[in-house]
Amino acid sequence: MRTSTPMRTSIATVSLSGSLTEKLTAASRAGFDGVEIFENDLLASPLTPEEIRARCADLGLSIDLYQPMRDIEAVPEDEFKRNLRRARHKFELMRRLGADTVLVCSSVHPLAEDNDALAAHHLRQLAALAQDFGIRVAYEALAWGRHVSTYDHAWRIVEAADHPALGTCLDSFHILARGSDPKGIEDIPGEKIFFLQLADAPLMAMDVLQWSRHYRCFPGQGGFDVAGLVKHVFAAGYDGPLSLEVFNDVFRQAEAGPTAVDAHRSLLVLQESAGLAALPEPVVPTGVAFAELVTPDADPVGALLRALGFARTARHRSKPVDLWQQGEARVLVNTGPAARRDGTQLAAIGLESPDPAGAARRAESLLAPVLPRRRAPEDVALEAVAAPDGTELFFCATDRPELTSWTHDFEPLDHREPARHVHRVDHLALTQPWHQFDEAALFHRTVLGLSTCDSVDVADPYGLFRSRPVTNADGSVRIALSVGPAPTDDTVRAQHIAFTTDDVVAAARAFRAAGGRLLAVPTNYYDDLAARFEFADGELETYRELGILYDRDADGDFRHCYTETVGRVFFELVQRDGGYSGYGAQNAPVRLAAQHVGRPPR
Ligand SMILES: O=C(O)c1ccc(O)c(O)c1
Ligand SMILES: [Mg+2]
Repeated sequence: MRTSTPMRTSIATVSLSGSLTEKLTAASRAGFDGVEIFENDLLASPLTPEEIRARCADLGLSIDLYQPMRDIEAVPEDEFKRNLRRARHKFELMRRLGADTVLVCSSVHPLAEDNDALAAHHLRQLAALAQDFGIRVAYEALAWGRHVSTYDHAWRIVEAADHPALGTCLDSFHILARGSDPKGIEDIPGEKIFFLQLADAPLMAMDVLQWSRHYRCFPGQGGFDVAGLVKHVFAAGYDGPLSLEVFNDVFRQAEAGPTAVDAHRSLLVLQESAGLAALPEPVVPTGVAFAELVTPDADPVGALLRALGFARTARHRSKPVDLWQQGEARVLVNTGPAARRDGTQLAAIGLESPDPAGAARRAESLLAPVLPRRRAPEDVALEAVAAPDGTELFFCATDRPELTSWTHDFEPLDHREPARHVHRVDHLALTQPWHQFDEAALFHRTVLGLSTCDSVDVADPYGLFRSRPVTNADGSVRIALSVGPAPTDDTVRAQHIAFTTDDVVAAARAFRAAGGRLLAVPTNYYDDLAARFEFADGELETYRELGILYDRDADGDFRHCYTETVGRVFFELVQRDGGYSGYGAQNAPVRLAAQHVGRPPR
């Protein structure tokens, strides 16, 4: 493992939104060492090349690449003459910028010839000119290049051109999108790999140019084995930067600062996966200690919890926070100042951790904002970090004598015994801000050490949701991340807490008897259930009466129902039997539609 010299990291300006200045600032703050300057970002900037150079220097960024130069090689001779003239201009510009490597992507010119000897001859002339300027040319195969579309083909041409100022640029997207075997990279001498660009992408069957220009994402967020490719590149002897080049419609709109942090985190994890760097080990959470709701008015949430069988068992010593408990399920209800700002929402999650300090070290090494260990001077010190959506994550050691427990901040109340319908939190469902879904999945997987499941599409009457659960191995921590298709406001960004019960019918009846109202589910849904499954006599009628939804997979069955919503939050009762491991995705469209009933029309 190569841990002595940390790898240099870089990011193409095209990967971030905003003006060139905003992009550079974001890249520097997130910890990148360098940037690739995308030509359009320079053309659109009011700064002179000298000012850009000075700005980068002030920000501690090197300019690792200037790009792209297009349609250079294998074109008709008069065209090539003009290309050399154009190149001379760009090399002069690069001298002013202080950039010493230029990317040339394989030609898509309609008149380009399928002639490797001519391509090599042209690139050799270009490299000779570049050399006069102290510049190196890195030739990259675009996956949709007219005649050169694979990395090995680009390398053969570079090898034939045989010029010291000419090498190749490897771009993981082009290589993996074409399905090329990256093992062959090891046949390229390391010193001839002038640059390495990294991007992942979700696996999709679509035109490769559209795929590249709109759907690239940061390593670890898509379906490619980017770490595997990187291993081959370093085995070949490459020693340049790891540089992200991500064209993505969401990142183009999202704020540059958080995107750059997400980007840098992806490179840290990539280095870990490729064996190029060591990070503190992930500490996988072993359960949910609590979920904390903030609310301006404790009554509606309290009424729901009481009807669900919870009892208010303790109160925070110094703050307006109540602990509601039933079995191992614990909900904190906080009516402090945040609630007046944010309304009712899930603000924090306590995760049981075998090593809270280790979990925080891991999180910090992956750029998670670390929260103050004490929220107030009199509180016990707890390790906590913020997730990308702002949810506070506390690493807890509940009732473990050797460690401080969050429960020490709470004073027991004289209370009624809780009921025994609910045992623990089954899952937490958090709708993410529209531009943070991929970041959230990467964060929960790499920072918390949870496993990501496949994402599923769920139809809502007013749009399509994507949902992606993350879990630990035994299912004692399950977080369902979801996102709407478009910028979603907070009324749509619902959150919920699902509680495990052994008998959802009894729990639902008790909830109703205590005055709770369950979400009403349309009769059509039950007619469909009757067609799909066989039920015991009266069973379906019970579900219909209570609004219980049903699903079954190869391993077991799933029965669940929903309370009404307070602010952004509602509760779910969940009965899992056998090894059912899903979340009733099949039922989600019906549930989402039912939740719109009674809301003001949109
Ligand atoms: O989409 C493009 O044209 C394009 C340009 C430059 C690159 O390095 C690249 O990978 C793609
Ligand atoms: Mg590229």
